[in-house]
Amino acid sequence: MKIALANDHAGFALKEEIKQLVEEEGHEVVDFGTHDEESCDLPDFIYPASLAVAKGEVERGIFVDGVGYGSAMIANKIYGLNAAVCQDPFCAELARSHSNTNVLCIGGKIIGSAIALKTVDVWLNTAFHEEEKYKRRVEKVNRIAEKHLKEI
Ligand SMILES: O=P(O)(O)OC[C@H]1O[C@@H](O)[C@H](O)[C@@H]1O
Repeated sequence: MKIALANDHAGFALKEEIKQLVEEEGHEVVDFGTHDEESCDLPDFIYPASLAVAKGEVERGIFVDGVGYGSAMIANKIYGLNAAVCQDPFCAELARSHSNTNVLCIGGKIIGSAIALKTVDVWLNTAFHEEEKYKRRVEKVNRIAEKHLKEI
């Protein structure tokens, strides 16, 4: 897959580790930055990466900030994106198998890199369970987004 990575200063160190894992698993990374730990504003990096997911330029996104929710706030404002904050592999498994998320958000200050990398690995390698109830629920979420769609 082609995967967008994006982060702020607080997520930079973990993003670098995630980038290595994602590439080792054979995926192509598009890194939207930021590229160091100098203080910056999260939306300046997460929004362009989110647009790349929305436009289909990449298949999925993995966004890293200090705690994760900031990235999810941005991504979930954009039509076509369903982002989950996952800080453990169990959550990552359900975020794919039940919710078919196309964006994973992680907090670099919250979990250690071993759990973070396992979380990413599970999220990348878990398929959506095409069960009627899960499809119905995801479709209901997408219909809410459609109802409030102004532009892509
Ligand atoms: O390093 P500062 O700017 O204080 O805090 C930034 C982080 O704190 C939270 O808002 C976000 O997770 C963001 O990544």
